[in-house]
Amino acid sequence: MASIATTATPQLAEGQHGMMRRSAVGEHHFEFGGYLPEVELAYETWGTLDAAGTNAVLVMHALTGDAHVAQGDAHTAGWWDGFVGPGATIDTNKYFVLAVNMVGGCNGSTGPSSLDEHGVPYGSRFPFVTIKDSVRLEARLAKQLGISTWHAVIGGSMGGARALEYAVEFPEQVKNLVVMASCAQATAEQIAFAQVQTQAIRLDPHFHGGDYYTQDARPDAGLGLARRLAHITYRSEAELETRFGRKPQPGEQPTGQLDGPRGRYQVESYLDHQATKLANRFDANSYLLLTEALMSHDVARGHESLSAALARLQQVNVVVAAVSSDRLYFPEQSEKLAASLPTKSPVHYIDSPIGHDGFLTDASQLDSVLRTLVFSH
Ligand SMILES: CC(=O)SCCNC(=O)CCNC(=O)[C@H](O)C(C)(C)COP(=O)(O)OP(=O)(O)OC[C@H]1O[C@@H](n2cnc3c(N)ncnc32)[C@H](O)[C@@H]1OP(=O)(O)O
Ligand SMILES: N[C@@H](CCO)C(=O)O
Repeated sequence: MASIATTATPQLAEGQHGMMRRSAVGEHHFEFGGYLPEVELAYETWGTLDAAGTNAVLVMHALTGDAHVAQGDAHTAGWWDGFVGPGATIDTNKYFVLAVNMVGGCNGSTGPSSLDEHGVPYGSRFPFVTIKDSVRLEARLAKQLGISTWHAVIGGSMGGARALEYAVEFPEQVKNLVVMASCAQATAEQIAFAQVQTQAIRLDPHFHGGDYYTQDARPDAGLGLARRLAHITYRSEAELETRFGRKPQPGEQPTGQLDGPRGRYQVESYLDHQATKLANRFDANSYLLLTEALMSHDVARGHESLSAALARLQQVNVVVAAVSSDRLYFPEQSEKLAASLPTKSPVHYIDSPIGHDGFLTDASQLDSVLRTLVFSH
């Protein structure tokens, strides 16, 4: 990871586009209890904030994403390169873009692998995190950076949940909201898929109740199992079938004795690869915390009802988008969200066979819609 500059009062220095910085945003009492005396948020920016502070765009990452949305000066690929950048849909020649690593994460912001004031990793002592905690802390960072109004807040998947929550929590600060491949409240099935993932981590013998940082081994097997299941939900049945079908992994024979080694089908090898890749870049406690944050996602919490919560968006221009083949955040959930909004706008579709991950691979399909409805000036 690139070295990180920490500042108590962030400076928006020129020539640091897409470079990680970190800022202390103060103490935090978490929504469901627990307290941290100091939270630091890692963030990256692109473009220049105009004198009136009216061109700011907040981009929210999904579950295992981070603040590195676009390449910028870091010269390492961003997860929304092509969608965010000079001349792109979110044009960093015109807009000032901010992305923040969510609290509880493992990419620069305070999370369970961070050290407490005694130099000990928080581990199991890290508070339960919610999407509301995420946006309340991010709003503090925005204030430090001198941003009082967002031209747009945008995100997909958990990023969509964060974007929606931000607008419901601070409607007076948000002009345009874009919610992609997401929903207003985690559904029973989303909670169910997530529960299997959290169990896979907790049941790993190397988990040690979350206090594994001083041990020789980490719960990578559990994290990998969690990622395998999650990744299946991120891709469509049709994509897996077309891409892998029943083909064996080259050089392997996917049959054998119950107690003996056997080769793999290609799709198994693919899932193994996704599991190893995630275990190499992500902390199991952060995965657990952020997954449970998403399980708890409910914009109605703290309001009389869902419609009361969404009624707060009366003055916000909301764009809802779905991936046609999404089997985790079904298009019907986006339709339901759009129909529940005060403005009752239509859902815009990313037409992709890939499934949920289409919000990452095919976001540019929303280019003309977003240039017309959100980024027209
Ligand atoms: C916004 C966010 O919050 S998320 C941040 C970015 N997200 C991630 O990084 C999540 C993990 N990655 C992904 O979900 C996906 O890679 C995406 C969505 C980013 C891109 O999807 P795609 O381009 O369709 O790539 P796909 O998921 O199919 O994976 C390709 C990988 O599988 C590997 N692969 C393909 N077939 C096989 C196989 N039979 N055996 C082993 N590995 C295989 C490829 O070699 C490639 O490896 P690499 O990623 O190390 O280069
Ligand atoms: N691939 C994405 C999907 C979750 O929405 C991620 O890992 O964050």
